[in-house]
Amino acid sequence: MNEIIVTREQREAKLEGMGCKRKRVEDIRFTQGKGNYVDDVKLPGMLHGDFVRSPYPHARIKSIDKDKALKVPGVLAVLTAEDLKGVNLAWMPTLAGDVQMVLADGKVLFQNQEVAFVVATDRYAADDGINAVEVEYEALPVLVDPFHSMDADAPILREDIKDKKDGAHGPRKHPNHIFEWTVGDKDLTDAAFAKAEVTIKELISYHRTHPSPLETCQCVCSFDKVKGELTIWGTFQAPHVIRTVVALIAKIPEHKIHVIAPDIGGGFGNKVGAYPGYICAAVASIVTGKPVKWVEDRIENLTSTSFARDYHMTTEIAATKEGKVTGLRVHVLADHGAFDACADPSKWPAGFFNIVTGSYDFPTAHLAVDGVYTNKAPGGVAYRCSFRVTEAAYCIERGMDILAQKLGMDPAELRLKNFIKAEQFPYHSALGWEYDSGDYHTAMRKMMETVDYAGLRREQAERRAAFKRGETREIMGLGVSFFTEIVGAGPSKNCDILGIAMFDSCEIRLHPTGAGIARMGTKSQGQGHETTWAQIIATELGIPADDIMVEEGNTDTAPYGLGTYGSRSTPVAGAAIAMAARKVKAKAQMIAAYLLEVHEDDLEWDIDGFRVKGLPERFKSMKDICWAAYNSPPPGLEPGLEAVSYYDPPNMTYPFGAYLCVMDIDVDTGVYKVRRFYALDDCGTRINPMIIEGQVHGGLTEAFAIAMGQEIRYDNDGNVVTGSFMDFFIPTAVETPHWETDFTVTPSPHHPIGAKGVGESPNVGGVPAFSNAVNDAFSFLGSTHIQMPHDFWRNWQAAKRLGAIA
Ligand code: PCD
Ligand SMILES: [Cu+]
Repeated sequence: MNEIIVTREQREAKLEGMGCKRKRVEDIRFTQGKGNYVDDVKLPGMLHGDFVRSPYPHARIKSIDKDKALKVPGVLAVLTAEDLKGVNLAWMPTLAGDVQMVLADGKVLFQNQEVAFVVATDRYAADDGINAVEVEYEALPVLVDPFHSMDADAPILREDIKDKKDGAHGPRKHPNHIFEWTVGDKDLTDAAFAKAEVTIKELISYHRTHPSPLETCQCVCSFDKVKGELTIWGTFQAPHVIRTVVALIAKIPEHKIHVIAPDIGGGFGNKVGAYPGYICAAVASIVTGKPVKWVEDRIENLTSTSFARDYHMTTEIAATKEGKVTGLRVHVLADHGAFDACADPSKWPAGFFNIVTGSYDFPTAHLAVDGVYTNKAPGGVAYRCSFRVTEAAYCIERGMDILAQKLGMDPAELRLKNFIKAEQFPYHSALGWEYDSGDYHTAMRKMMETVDYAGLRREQAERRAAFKRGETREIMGLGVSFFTEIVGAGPSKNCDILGIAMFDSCEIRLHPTGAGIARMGTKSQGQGHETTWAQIIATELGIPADDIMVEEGNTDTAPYGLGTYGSRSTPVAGAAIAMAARKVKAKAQMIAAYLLEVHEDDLEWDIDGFRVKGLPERFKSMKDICWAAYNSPPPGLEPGLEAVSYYDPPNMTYPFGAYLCVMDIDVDTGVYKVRRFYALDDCGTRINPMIIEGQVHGGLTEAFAIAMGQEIRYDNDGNVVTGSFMDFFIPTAVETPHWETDFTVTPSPHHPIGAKGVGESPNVGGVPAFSNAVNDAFSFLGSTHIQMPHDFWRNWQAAKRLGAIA
């Protein structure tokens, strides 16, 4: 028995369990420069590989001459598609059911596409080798504008599949067409529009952007010829999936592949897919018998690995004069670039874009998405937006504002009028989702009260009058955004990647002294899993979070899991942790009953151990129980205390939030100032409020970047004009506004601890808040929709177009 008397509060505080602002344990190594990233992997005899890339966006390759390159000191090999054909690796499958060239096979389809892989003793020699490879190109007509991709005279990009009538998602209408995906009831929706009192229609585009994590994509591959084993250290958000993909395409038995994702410097979706660099480094290691490292530079990262968005959404809403929405019709033209390498669950060619009815009770809706090829980099990753949810949220949140403007109604009022009501959950949306829970009115009203929404509108009216009187050159905008996220992919009934159900896993093993380890199928890229996962276990098992080590990213030791993206870790793996902990706890209860010589049912859980009901002094702590599990297990019971859970979620979780942005724009310069930004998030049960706040700050900063300037832009000839940080907007502390955060708590009814994801929410809700603020500012000058990104130049142009500048 413990001699020191401690209060229940002290015992609970010692655990640092759920709800505690526990400091991030990983930061001890990160802040001291002791992180271990892929580039820190340095093996004896390690070689370096780098790519020859195409300056042309569309060209035939007439010849590749490697002779001069092979004479460069230090250069050991130059791989081309012809070499890869020998091992059947010139092309690789994509996550979206398409195939992608690993190295240019006969032609190139986007600028900076990988053409040859030079392997050398160091990075400098590799670079010299790249310059010495002679490639003869014959330029072909370039297709940049997706709206012309299906023209009769459009250049055919994918000659490999030009005669294929069917793609991975059904029939194709044109050689440059990838798929058409439709959801909802077309007839009912058309009928709603036919009898609508008010309708709006607008082309709302969400431009192409890029996750651009601090650390680029990279790997080290080391093939052991004697054992026939391949070890890959890489920046992988989903290490197990990478191992399975390598096993399938390289025909190496899966148990002889070791995938290790060490510390990762940000992922944001960029590190979900498989890239040519991984394949080439692996082949180069097999060929040379030496470890081979491949590290992207910034320009390569921005121009060739997965972009995000590039959705052109023709949006129509039908409503009554009073502002009740009666129908939603959306057509999306999705620009997928040269290959369909979208990272979405297999059955979802446009991700979860069918969440586009948002937070509103639409009686009927219809959605059609056409995916097309263009001469741009492939990809289409989430970038903090869980599978096209940010595109959907932007579409509906802009649409609702445009409708409010047409009706002469306040945008917040219009939303309140159409929200799904708290008593309607679980709610079946017109496009097929079952929203698990929500309380939108409460969140919206809390936002409106906190910021004094009515007061802000009054101020805006006064400022507009002053502008018209010529007393000020500043216009004021209020950007309202109310988003519903859908995270936690996902239930095996509808979510898989390459046929593998999207469950996730946790294995907990407690040691004799009462400490333990948790191994996970997820992989943190900065989210703080080592901190938060231990907090769940602390609360569930009464063991201090500090006594639990969380391990992720090594496929040899971790249970199979689908990885970290789409804010799925908390909804899926977070549930697996609780379930594994509960299995451990059930066994602990049997041991405690034996030690206390009572029946299991006579015990009750009390913070950090079991107590005999009615006899509070008869108590066994988890520490006592751990020791007994190895020292004196009950007769007939196996020693040890561990469990594993593979959790297949019954549904997604639906976080939501109410955001408001207050912005002032100087019409003469286009310069904007974000005066205030308020973000209320509801992610159900909160594990670590400090980490949540950090996640929200990060996501809002990215949303700010995207809405206000960040873009991957191509010129008419297919050249990337924003391929470096000289032109690609990354906000620093100077530009970034101050973030005010707030919350409500609506637990998920099906999640064992009630938690929903949060990492992506601020980006999903943030972008429409900024864009609506800009659009709201200009609306009184007669504008309905101004395209993102809203940089100074575009704001100035808008002001000029609207006659605000003489
Ligand atoms: N309720 C709750 C929720 C949550 N949480 C926390 O928070 C975090 C997050 O979570 P989530 O939401 O679940 O998510 P995850 O899965 O984990 O992650 C993912 C995400 O995450 C975010 N965030 C971040 N951060 C950092 N630092 N880094 C990074 O990279 C990143 N990324 C991004 C992204 S993009 Mo995608 O991939 O696009 O799809 S997706 C994503 C973690 O830690 C957790 O635990 C808490 O606490 N509570
Ligand atoms: Cu997305």
